[in-house]
Amino acid sequence: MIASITGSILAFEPISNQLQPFAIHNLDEISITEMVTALQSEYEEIIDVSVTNDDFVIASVITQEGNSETFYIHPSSGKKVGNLIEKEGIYKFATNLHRSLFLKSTGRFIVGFVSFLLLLIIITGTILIAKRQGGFKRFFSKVVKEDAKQYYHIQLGKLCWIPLVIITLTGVYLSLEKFSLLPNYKVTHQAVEASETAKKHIETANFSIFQNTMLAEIKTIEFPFSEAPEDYFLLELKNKELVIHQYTGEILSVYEYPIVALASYWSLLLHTGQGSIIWAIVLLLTSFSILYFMYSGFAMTLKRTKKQHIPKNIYKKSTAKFIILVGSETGNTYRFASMFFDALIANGQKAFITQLNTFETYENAEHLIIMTATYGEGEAPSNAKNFLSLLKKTSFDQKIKYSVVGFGSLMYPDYCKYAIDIDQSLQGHKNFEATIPIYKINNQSFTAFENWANAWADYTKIPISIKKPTANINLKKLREFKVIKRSRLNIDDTFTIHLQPVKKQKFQSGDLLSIYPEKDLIERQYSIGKIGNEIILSVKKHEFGICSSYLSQLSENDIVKAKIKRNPEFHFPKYANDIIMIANGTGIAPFLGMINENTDARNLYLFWGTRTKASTAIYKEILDESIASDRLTNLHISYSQETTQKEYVQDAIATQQNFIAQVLQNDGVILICGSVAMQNQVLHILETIIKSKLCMSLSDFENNEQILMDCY
Ligand SMILES: Cc1cc2nc3c(=O)[nH]c(=O)nc-3n(C[C@H](O)[C@H](O)[C@H](O)COP(=O)(O)O)c2cc1C
Repeated sequence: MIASITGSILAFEPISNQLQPFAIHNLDEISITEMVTALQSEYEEIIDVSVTNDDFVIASVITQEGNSETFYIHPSSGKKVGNLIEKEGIYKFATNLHRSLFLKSTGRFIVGFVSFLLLLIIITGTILIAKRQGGFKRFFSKVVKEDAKQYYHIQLGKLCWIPLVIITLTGVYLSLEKFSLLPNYKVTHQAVEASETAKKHIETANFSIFQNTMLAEIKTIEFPFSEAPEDYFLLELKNKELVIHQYTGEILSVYEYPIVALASYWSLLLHTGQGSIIWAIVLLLTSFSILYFMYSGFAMTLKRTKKQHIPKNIYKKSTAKFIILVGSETGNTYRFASMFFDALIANGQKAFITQLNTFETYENAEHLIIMTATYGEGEAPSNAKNFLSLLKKTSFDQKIKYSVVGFGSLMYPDYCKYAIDIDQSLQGHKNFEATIPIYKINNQSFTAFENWANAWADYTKIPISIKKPTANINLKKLREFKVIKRSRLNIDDTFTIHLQPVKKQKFQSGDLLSIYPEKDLIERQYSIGKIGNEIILSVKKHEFGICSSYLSQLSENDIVKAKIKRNPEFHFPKYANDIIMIANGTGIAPFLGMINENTDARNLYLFWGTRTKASTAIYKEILDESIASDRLTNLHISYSQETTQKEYVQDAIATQQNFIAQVLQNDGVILICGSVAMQNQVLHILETIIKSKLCMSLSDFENNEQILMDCY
């Protein structure tokens, strides 16, 4: 943290230096000859000239008045442009802290070592991202956003990858150099005969080496100490050092710097940003990003360790009747497995819980309950990888009943694949017999888990009751929203509700409203449409839905406590000229608001799928007004339950191949909101269109943010 904070401060130094009037920005156009000529006309004698990494030219001269002075000059005129500036106090302080923590060699060692550790973290982080994305080839493909901190940790990691590697590598290199751990080298020049060459005396300004070398290439040039021919010009370039005869301009000796010296030079430039404002800004942003990595990394680890808490076993594995085996990468599945374990114990059952990788013989087991997540591309979590091979090796004397619960996410193509693999292996095993069919749970849905537990309890006749997790929310942080109006229930049990924040709040269509009904305080999110200063939500009332029932009973002026979550990945595109919105069911809500944002007459098309013509009633007024005001260019509604024209929204998209391809090609944007099932079907069709018409892949447009989604 110290290194990145001080690093951020130090990044300002080259930026401010480059902005100083002494910095010469066209060093690559001024030759040594031009400079030497100018200096010779201005001063009595020149001792040396050096060009700093920040493009300052410093000359040590004897003035016409006979004074010895050192100052910044302009190399074209030779004139003094300023006195040498001293490094500012803040930079001196930050440099010391950054390099050695004010602990001299010990501090230098710590900083160097930490830089090395950061390099290791970058390497392992890269491997983890590749593993997560399903291989190095997919390193830059779109990241599925499950958790904001994790998402930005990865995105920022990809963005800052190159500067991070450079900062750490050069940091390590500079430390090694300070501890003299790099190969040594000594600049040596061969002794040269100078006597006969002294005869062909030419003007310094006419030396071809001086005419052909620009100041951007040099570090220093030392002028001959006396007029004796054995005193030379010593020219230090970035890659070599030259000894030059002071009368003939002949190069008498060349010393090419070894790789170690060049690497030191470049390490310093790359690590400090000297000489380049752009690189210094990149370093500044990267230093900030390291602070974010620390914060998000810590937060994720903390969250994970909290979740990975596994209950203590009371019974031995050999005596337990119920064996719960868990496969989890980030701990969520443990949470569910623990709830189930607690419920069994509370019911007086002998249960034993462990990881899938420790699978073995269980002498008294009658029931096996397997709960596992899926990772990578349909692979096992790391604590479950060995299960299938262990299953083949392990032998049992008894028959065991089993149930498999898969935890996964519909956002991945291989939904709950590892649970399916396990289920298939158990099906073919003579010692195992299924209780209830494999159960798949999307996005850690508690309701789905409760349904499975109830089904399992019904089958086994063990009346367990799962304790709901207590909500982890700070009720004080919730804001008040007043109900402005609520529609009646539509034919398909959907309704709209208009809310207004009691206190001023910033929000936009596409953001999410998190509601926590008092009954269970579990978060439910609804996509927001913004009309004026009102929030419009579209809700489907489920028979036993706690939140949807609660919302459906609200009346005008009632107060709802909720929290707005910004969702910038699903806002109305700022620049696109053609925008296609695709929704089914209540997914129309954010689009009702976005239509209002189309004030500059861009082409806006809405494809919406609903059940029947009667389902449109509650939206009719808003949709009619949108068309009348020209904010919505075209509306296509697909009815899935009308006998005359049965069509799903994805069918409508499939008939518009040329149109879709054209919109994408013209940098248009497609927004999708509604059920995950619809999303998958639409994406499948879009992929076909993109492949056949544009010879590109879906992910190109996803990465380009031309396809935006918010499905549930
Ligand atoms: C990198 C990564 C890859 C995933 N791959 C899949 C997958 O292929 N199929 C799937 O159904 N779920 C996939 N998921 C979702 C997880 O299985 C799901 O979030 C699960 O509930 C996590 O449980 P855990 O916290 O116990 O590991 C993936 C999640 C991540 C972070």
